[in-house]
Amino acid sequence: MELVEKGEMLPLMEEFYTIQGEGHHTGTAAYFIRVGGCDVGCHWCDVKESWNAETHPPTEITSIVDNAVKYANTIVITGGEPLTWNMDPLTQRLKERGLKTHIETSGAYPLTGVWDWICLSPKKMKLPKEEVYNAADELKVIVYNQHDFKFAEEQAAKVSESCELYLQPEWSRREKMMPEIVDYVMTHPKWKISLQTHKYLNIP
Ligand SMILES: C[S@@+](CC[C@H](N)C(=O)[O-])C[C@H]1O[C@@H](n2cnc3c(N)ncnc32)[C@H](O)[C@@H]1O
Ligand SMILES: Nc1nc2[nH]cc(C(=O)O)c2c(=O)[nH]1
Ligand code: SF4
Ligand SMILES: [Mg+2]
Repeated sequence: MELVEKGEMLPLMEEFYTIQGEGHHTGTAAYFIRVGGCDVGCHWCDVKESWNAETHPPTEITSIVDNAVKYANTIVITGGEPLTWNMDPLTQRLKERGLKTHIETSGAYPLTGVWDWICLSPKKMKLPKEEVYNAADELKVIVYNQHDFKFAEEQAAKVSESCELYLQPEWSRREKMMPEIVDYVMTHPKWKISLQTHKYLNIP
């Protein structure tokens, strides 16, 4: 549909008001907009229901923005992979209403949108675009096994000097990998630990 191509409508999976559970802004109240559609294919993805955009109704961004303003100053756009779509119209509208725009992205598609904060979580199967590395405010690498430490260092070499670096355990592997992550951060202190705190709190 043409309006979806322009980013005037987006396949909306869900919207919810919660606490940012991960990364730099952990603990901050935020309104989450989860946009459907992702073809990156992480086998451990915790929102596989988001992947098929066709199962999520094309929704007018004006109605998304009208909902968002009621809840919080900080809006987190996630998915699915939000950069599948043109994020310019949605983020411009959110900025016009005085809201902070944050994105959770794999960086696998061209960077669109006006962002106050970019969380880049790179994936081996579809590496980030150069412009997303350059613009990232935080790099959040998911650690599933030992190989991911090497991947994390390769990715850290591609982001800016000021980009914050986080290692986040893959949820199902957290018991196995946490001791290794703790050890890694103590020996490589440019990294910090990010946990999916919302899952411990049983909130969305
Ligand atoms: C579901 S993704 C959506 C945004 C975007 N597609 C991405 O991957 O960054 C949101 C965040 O959750 C992380 N994530 C997804 N599944 C996870 C899991 N099983 N354990 C830990 N983090 C996970 C992703 O790496 C990403 O940082
Ligand atoms: N509370 C909470 N924090 C989050 N941070 C990133 C999330 C995401 O799925 O993108 C997420 C999420 O799904 N819930
Ligand atoms: S890129 Fe994000 S939404 Fe897509 S499969 Fe991976 S974790 Fe899931
Ligand atoms: Mg999540």
